[in-house]
Amino acid sequence: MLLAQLATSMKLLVEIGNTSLKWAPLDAELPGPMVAARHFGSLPIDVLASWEKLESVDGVLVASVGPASVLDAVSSATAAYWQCPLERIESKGEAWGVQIAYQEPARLGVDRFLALIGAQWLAERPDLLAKAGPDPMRAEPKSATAVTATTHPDSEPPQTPEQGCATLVIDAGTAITFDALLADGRHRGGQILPGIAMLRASLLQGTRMPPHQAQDHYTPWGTDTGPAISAASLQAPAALAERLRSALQQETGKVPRLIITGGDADRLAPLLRRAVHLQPDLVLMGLARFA
Ligand SMILES: Nc1ncnc2c1ncn2[C@@H]1O[C@H](COP(=O)(O)OP(=O)(O)OP(=O)(O)O)[C@@H](O)[C@H]1O
Ligand SMILES: CC(C)(CO)[C@@H](O)C(=O)NCCC(=O)O
Ligand SMILES: [K+]
Repeated sequence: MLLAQLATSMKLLVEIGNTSLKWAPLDAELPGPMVAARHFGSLPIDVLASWEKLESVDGVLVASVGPASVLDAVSSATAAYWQCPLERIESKGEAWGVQIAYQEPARLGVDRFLALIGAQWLAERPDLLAKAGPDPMRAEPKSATAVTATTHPDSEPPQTPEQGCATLVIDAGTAITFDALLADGRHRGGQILPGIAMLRASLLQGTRMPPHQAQDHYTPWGTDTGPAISAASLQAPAALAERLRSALQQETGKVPRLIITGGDADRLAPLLRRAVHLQPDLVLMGLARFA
């Protein structure tokens, strides 16, 4: 009886952002299939419905930069369904070979902290990179955990990141964060930009622009309001990514690896001029290390 319970019990990994909740069961050492859902400030009904069916959860690990109301709801569901401990992970100065650059590491968003830990894990364990997708240059850009080649018209010839290179970690969510991780695990620092939706919304809020349609527009020259805004909201973060990648290459003398995650990762990836590794569950990978 006890053995059967042990064999089927599992841990859940949960990330709460400003827009979405993402979760996965822990599968051995890695996150299993990830589910992402918009939370609108509470626990999404689909998530509740799937959790209700899970019987033997023996621990829940949560990382949150989102509303307290969502964390409270996760906590209530944990108590109601499984009566097991909920552990909240927070940023700290050093963990799993990563040293955080912030003077006050607790001020770094825990999603950035965990993405760095996930990226360091991928750097140390190329076999995990291999598991995430087949050939980096052939995988489909939209697939769940694939590695994608760039489709940018001015693509530079693919340059495989060298052994011992640095990594630029991008999380394209409600906000877009860029973090540099040196080969020895030192976090160099990073930047925070409004996300694609927020870039568009801020223009509507701050101006008297006429109503317009903003569909993703990948060419440089917009010939109406919608395309002009849409193009800028995609190309601004892509341009910053290129700029930071160049800076990191200049500093380290090696071609860095680029890893991208977050709800908008596959909208940005096609705009990047060099190959980028798409890892939708990067933050949950970092969280899995604490399980
Ligand atoms: N179905 C969707 N619902 C909501 N946002 C979506 C959806 N598909 C793509 N997006 C985009 O994903 C972005 C949110 O990304 P994500 O879900 O990763 O955010 P988050 O992790 O909650 O954010 P953060 O961690 O920055 O607070 C939005 O800016 C939006 O442009
Ligand atoms: C920037 C976001 C919103 C991205 O999710 C999050 O990481 C956060 O709230 N960070 C705190 C500020 C910081 O990282 O410096
Ligand atoms: K995030």
